Amino acid sequence: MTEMENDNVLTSTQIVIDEALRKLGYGDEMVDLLKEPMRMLAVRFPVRMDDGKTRVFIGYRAQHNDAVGPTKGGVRFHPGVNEAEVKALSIWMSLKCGIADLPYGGGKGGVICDPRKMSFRELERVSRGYVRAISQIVGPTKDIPAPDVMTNSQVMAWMMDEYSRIREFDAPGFITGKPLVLGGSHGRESATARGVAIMIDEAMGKLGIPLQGTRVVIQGFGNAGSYLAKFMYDAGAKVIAISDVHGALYNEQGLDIADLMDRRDSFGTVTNLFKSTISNEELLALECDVLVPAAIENQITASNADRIRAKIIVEAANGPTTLEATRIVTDRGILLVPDVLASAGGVIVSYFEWVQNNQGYYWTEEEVDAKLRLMMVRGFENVYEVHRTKKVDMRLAAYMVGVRKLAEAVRLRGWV
Ligand SMILES: NC(=O)C1=CN([C@@H]2O[C@H](COP(=O)(O)OP(=O)(O)OC[C@H]3O[C@@H](n4cnc5c(N)ncnc54)[C@H](O)[C@@H]3O)[C@@H](O)[C@H]2O)C=CC1
Ligand SMILES: O=C(O)CCC(=O)C(=O)O
Repeated sequence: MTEMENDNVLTSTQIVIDEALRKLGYGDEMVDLLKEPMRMLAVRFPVRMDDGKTRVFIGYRAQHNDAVGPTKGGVRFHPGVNEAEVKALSIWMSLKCGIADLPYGGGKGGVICDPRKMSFRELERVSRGYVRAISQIVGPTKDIPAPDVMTNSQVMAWMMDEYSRIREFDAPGFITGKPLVLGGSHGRESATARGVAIMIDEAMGKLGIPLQGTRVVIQGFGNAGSYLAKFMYDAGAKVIAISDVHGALYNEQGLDIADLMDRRDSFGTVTNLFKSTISNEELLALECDVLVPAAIENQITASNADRIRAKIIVEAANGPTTLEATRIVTDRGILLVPDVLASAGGVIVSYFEWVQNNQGYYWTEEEVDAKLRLMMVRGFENVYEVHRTKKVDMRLAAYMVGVRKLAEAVRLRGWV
């Protein structure tokens, strides 16, 4: 990151939202409404820790806009959670829902905490405490949470149970990403990665490169990154490098993904088991066909964008590339599939889970996968078409496609 570069994910999102809305013909009032969430709740809640002491946690829930329908999006447990990040993440959720044409607006939540330093029971109490703190503004027809960084199906199960107790009815549609036995959907756990794999396939198709033998580099080996590595390996691609928060593993002949999946922990950590590692910075600069940032924000910046040696960047993570880096890699002819398109698979299958909960009728994994593919491919085609015909970069094209249904709904409701 250079000194001049903007690493505030909210302000950089606002720059692109502004540009997208103006290109679609909207003026100041629409920009003013959609550049921030319509609602942002900050909460402090006490949790009794295992040592008997009480610790106060800070959490957030942002609801970007509900003109299209209830808001939807994950909950992040991470020490770096902050207000601006949660706001930006909620705007990105609106864009994902718009691109996939889901009947939702965007929402997102977070708690400042580090689950790696908490016991199982402490994690449960934080999950339940957060739901109690935000319970007035969430619900199956208001705002539907889901997993994100360092939250998983067990956390969703506790949250669903807590909400059901508060409301005094069984409410599986309150949250998605639940375990199967509690009304979860087939395919949700690997949905983000499945969607990214479909995007890689589409992007490679545009460049006329076959997937077989393709060299793939993945930053992050958690929910998104590890399943993606598996899908790429199964499809005949060569995953030559993966990483986690501690470092990266690299083998030009291809890594043994099944073995790494077996050995990673529940936080997506595995490289600490190996002696010979490279840094995340070195991983990003490896020569490859496809580079997938699948960890955290602001990884590809003006400081390293010149060193990227991939043909395609597919953003599984939210916000991994800064605006300046987007310009640099686009100018260098690298095809970038932006986060709000590439990582929409998670919320798409979450939508399927919510639909199944609402109708009480459950689909097979094959049905889920087939419907997911249709939506992801349609999203890609729509974004690529705007990129091609309007001669804008893929990120701006995705924002234009993502925000147009929302802006239209706001206008038709007479809000602006
Ligand atoms: N889980 C989901 O359904 C979805 C996740 N995403 C995004 O994908 C990204 C990853 O999410 P998950 O896989 O769910 O999280 P996770 O918590 O399961 O895994 C995160 C991975 O990133 C690594 N990591 C963390 N900090 C790092 C750093 N500074 N440098 C390198 N690696 C680092 C961790 O060690 C871990 O391997 C996030 O940006 C998330 O918002 C997007 C859509 C849906
Ligand atoms: O599954 C969902 O509802 C939301 C997933 C999410 O948080 C994301 O796409 O960033």
